[in-house]
Amino acid sequence: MHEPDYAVAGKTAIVTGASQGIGRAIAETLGASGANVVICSRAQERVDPVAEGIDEETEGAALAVECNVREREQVEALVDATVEEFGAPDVLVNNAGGEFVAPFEDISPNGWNAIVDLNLNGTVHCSQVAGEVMRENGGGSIVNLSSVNGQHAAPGESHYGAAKAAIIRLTETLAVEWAPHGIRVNCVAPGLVQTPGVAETLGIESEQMPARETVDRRIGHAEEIADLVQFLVSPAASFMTGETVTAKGVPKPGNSMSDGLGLE
Ligand SMILES: CCCCCCCCCCC/C=C/C(=O)SCCNC(=O)CCNC(=O)[C@H](O)C(C)(C)COP(=O)(O)OP(=O)(O)OC[C@H]1O[C@@H](n2cnc3c(N)ncnc32)[C@H](O)[C@@H]1OP(=O)(O)O
Ligand SMILES: NC(=O)C1=CN([C@@H]2O[C@H](COP(=O)(O)OP(=O)(O)OC[C@H]3O[C@@H](n4cnc5c(N)ncnc54)[C@H](OP(=O)(O)O)[C@@H]3O)[C@@H](O)[C@H]2O)C=CC1
Repeated sequence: MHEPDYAVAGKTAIVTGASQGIGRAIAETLGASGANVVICSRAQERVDPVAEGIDEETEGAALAVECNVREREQVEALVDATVEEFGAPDVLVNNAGGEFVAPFEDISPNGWNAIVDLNLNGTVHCSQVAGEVMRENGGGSIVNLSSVNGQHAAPGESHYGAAKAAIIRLTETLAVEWAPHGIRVNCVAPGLVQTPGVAETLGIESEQMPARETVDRRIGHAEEIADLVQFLVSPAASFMTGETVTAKGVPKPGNSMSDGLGLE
């Protein structure tokens, strides 16, 4: 009988932006499945406790590295540290991202650049640097974090939506270019997920529904995105590349759902 293979034990995985939220859940999930996980954020003191938890409570081992994904040299140091500690990365999860909500006319050039730099250019830096090692090593798997905002327009999200849409097309292009090197590249587009970043940015603290009446789905949990990422990097997804998988929950019965956010 065939059994699905979701195993990542013994694999080396880099997860960016893993001090909290979705990135932390991904790192902990892969660690719980026996992967060696290298996690980063902009502050060593924020990733250290996450790595300690993975080391102490899971089958996997963890290395915490301070790395701002907007800085190419820091990304190169992250990948060097990974190779030195665990060998070539098998998995890269480009999770680090963020935004502020503002009308297009209120976004300064620096504000625009900050969001594109973090979400899109950070993904580019990590994919180019880790991808080179993956190619030399014979393959790997990359998962990028986009958003429903990269698939559908929403007010206040011009910069973030543009960056997240570009990540979807980048995913498709790299999947084609790097298929001959044995590298699969996929993407996840979450709807609203309960994280510290969402609490800070959107003021949604818990399982409460967003105030907009038309957005009538429950808020997701970071672990629900982590499970999807584990599937995508596992052998069970060996026939998938270049795909963007949307995870945005189930609409409540009887709701008319048509709000331009792709939540219909
Ligand atoms: C209620 C309805 C809900 C419907 C939901 C449906 C769909 C689900 C959508 C889910 C959306 C979730 C998206 C997420 O990404 S969640 C995780 C988000 N986490 C964060 O965003 C973290 C919080 N944000 C930040 O830490 C920072 O904003 C960020 C890291 C993104 C940028 O930091 P940086 O240090 O680079 O930036 P600076 O503070 O130096 O500022 C740079 C320039 O940006 C301008 N700026 C900053 N904030 C604003 C603002 N609010 N409005 C306008 N401009 C802003 C700032 O002034 C700087 O520009 P200048 O130098 O020109 O002044
Ligand atoms: N939560 C949601 O509803 C949704 C989230 N997403 C996407 O999922 C990803 C994770 O979101 P979420 O968990 O909510 O975000 P959070 O804001 O909760 O966490 C963001 C993480 O990224 C790190 N980070 C931020 N900037 C950098 C940087 N320049 N370099 C390295 N690390 C950085 C933060 O660590 P530190 O501050 O310590 O540097 C933190 O660990 C993002 O790409 C986001 O756009 C997509 C759709 C919906």
